[in-house]
Amino acid sequence: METASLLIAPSMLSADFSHTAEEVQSINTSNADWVHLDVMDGMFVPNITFGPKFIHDLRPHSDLVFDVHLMIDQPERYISLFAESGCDYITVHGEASVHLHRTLQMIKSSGCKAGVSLIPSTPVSVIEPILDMVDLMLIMTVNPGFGGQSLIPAMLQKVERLAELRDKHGYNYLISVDGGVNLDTVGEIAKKKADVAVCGSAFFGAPDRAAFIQAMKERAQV
Ligand SMILES: O=C(CO)[C@H](O)[C@H](O)COP(=O)(O)O
Ligand SMILES: [Co+2]
Repeated sequence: METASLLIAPSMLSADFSHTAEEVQSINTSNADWVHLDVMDGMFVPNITFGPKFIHDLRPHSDLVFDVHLMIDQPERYISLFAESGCDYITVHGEASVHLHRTLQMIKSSGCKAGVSLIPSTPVSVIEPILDMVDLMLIMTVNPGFGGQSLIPAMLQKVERLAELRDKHGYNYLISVDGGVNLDTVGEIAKKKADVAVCGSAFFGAPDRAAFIQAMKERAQV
């Protein structure tokens, strides 16, 4: 499955947390496509952000897809809480959930779409046996935990591989790229047949966020 154009998902990680409603409103009005929400537990990654109440409280402020990226150990403990908070996609790390197949079943049973993310050192091959049940593959192009890092170019080979596997087997997942996405890297990401590009620091640091999204979409035309 392929989408017509690259979807852009600004990450609230780089927003000003003292004005979260206004920040998500700036995503709504920028012509961006999804809202990416990075949940960090201080264990799986060396940083702490927010939990399901934050997402629940933001939910009324946007009609966009809520793309929730759980960077937490044993995410199966919290699937129902996040599903109730208003997530559309719940993405867990393959490295954080021992019984990943069961965790994806839990996400789907909760009514959400099920995503899997891989850190840079994890190969695509570990997820191949269960790709048929994945709705979103989130490829980390930085080591997770912080915004504002540089994209690791070798990670785009994983995007290519996932696109090949999707074509070969008729899988239905979207492919998302997360980390170091900006005006300089978005063209290469689109060429590798990604469907979604997560963008934190470049979006929130742009002087004109709507103009930034327009420029990203133009550069993604390949
Ligand atoms: O998952 C993440 C970090 O772990 C973020 O989604 C990602 O880093 C976005 O930030 P930036 O676009 O600034 O790289
Ligand atoms: Co993320």
